[in-house]
Amino acid sequence: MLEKIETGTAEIAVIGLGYIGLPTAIMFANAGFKVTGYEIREDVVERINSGKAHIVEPEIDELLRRAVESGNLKATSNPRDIEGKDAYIICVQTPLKDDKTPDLSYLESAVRTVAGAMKRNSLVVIESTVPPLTTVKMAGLIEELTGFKAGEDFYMVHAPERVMPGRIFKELVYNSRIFGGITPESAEMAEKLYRSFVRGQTFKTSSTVSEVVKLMENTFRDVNIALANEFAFLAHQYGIDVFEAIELANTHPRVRIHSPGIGVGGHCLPKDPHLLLWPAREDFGLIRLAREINDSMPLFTKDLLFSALRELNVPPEDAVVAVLGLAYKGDSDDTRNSPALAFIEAIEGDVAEVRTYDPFVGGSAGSVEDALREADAAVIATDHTAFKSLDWEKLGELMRTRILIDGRHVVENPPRGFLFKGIGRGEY
Ligand SMILES: NC(=O)c1ccc[n+]([C@@H]2O[C@H](COP(=O)([O-])OP(=O)(O)OC[C@H]3O[C@@H](n4cnc5c(N)ncnc54)[C@H](O)[C@@H]3O)[C@@H](O)[C@H]2O)c1
Ligand SMILES: CC(=O)N[C@@H]1[C@@H](OP(=O)(O)OP(=O)(O)OC[C@H]2O[C@@H](n3ccc(=O)[nH]c3=O)[C@H](O)[C@@H]2O)O[C@H](CO)[C@@H](O)[C@@H]1O
Repeated sequence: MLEKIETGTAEIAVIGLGYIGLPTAIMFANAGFKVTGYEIREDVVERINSGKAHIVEPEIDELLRRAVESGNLKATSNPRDIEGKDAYIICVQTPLKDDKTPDLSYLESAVRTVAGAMKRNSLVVIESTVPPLTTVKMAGLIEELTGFKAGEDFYMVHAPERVMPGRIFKELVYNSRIFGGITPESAEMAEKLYRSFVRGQTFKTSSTVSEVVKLMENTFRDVNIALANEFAFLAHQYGIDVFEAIELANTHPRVRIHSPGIGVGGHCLPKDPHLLLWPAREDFGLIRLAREINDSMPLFTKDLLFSALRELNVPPEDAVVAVLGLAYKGDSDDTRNSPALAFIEAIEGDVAEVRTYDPFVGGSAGSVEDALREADAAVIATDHTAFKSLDWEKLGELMRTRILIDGRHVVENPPRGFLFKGIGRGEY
């Protein structure tokens, strides 16, 4: 196996070709390995085999084309095509159920597929973010299904993915990486394989430490954003601009306050704190409170909008509201857990009409202008780069009432002629 990795002849199967799996498959393919991408969505398989990506990410089209044209990357929905591979890399989604407990059904089903295809001495890597102790449990499931012994007959590793959408192809190369093996040999094997394209530092540990590290990273960010949101809430009561205060506080050498906003979305931050807590018997409550604060921000944005409508005597039930941005963050097409959607859900029954526009996702309007025509309020819900250069004084001419609510600190200076309110931007 080691020799196959070192000579680039190891055959790799990547399970799940989404935001993480597809870029990972591309990296291995362009590093010279034969990669088979196994994906249950046939439309995705077809697109990838024709050299076209189904997700938005800088550089992906060119890098995917190279991987497919070289013959190194093939996608399939047929589990027989991944039989007998040397390494299996599982990148399926690990969302929450409605009751906020982890839905590990995609992972389990992927592990079952791998167990049905692998051979003795295969390396199985879980890249998906999982609750603590999951990798050990999945190794047990593979043992049950194959009769192989984990650590002796196959290698098993948790190798969390830490890339930031929008910078995936740079971070895949330069981020440091953690390989949590159920045995030291497992971690070593995965490290060798990933060294084919990783230039960052690499660390080896146990699978449970690695699972916790990944979850701590995103929980740290979520809790810090909640703190920033709490500061924004206070700033409204003191009538100051929280962004000015944060900028000044961040000149302290040991302070780095995050940015408040309409909420925390995406596939990761809203669920990873729950994954971290799930197997624990008890916790102090800080992490849960942070989640509640961040989840309440779309409602806080609704309060800002409704107080503005009241100020200008527009009855909410007559109001036409244009929401700019549906994606969970700037320049992304991903709407998973997007606070923009939570905001829309919160206002929908209370206003006359909600129009939406997003340059990456689409929406009910085809342009910013179409969304704003005869509208009473514009609400910026996503920090897309294109929204930063909008000429509000000109756009205001299209609107029936000029209310602008900035949920993402996109507008630096309140435009003239508007009633402007932003999260953390003074009184409301
Ligand atoms: N998106 C991110 O920014 C990011 C960053 C770091 C880590 N992660 C973690 O990586 C994992 C994957 O996230 P993602 O955003 O790529 O998800 P995704 O939904 O974009 O991709 C998962 C893909 O797996 C496919 N799939 C599901 N079950 C399958 C099965 N049994 N067999 C084959 N294919 C299957 C789905 O159809 C989908 O295309 C998650 O655990 C996530 O927490 C995500
Ligand atoms: C620890 C860390 O860095 N993890 C990253 C994170 O990446 P992400 O794509 O989820 O992006 P974020 O930037 O974290 O944004 C999430 C949401 O929070 C809002 N936000 C953000 C900053 C802020 O100060 N105030 C905010 O309100 C933002 O608008 C958006 O809705 O998880 C990935 C998956 O595990 C990781 O791989 C990746 O490293």
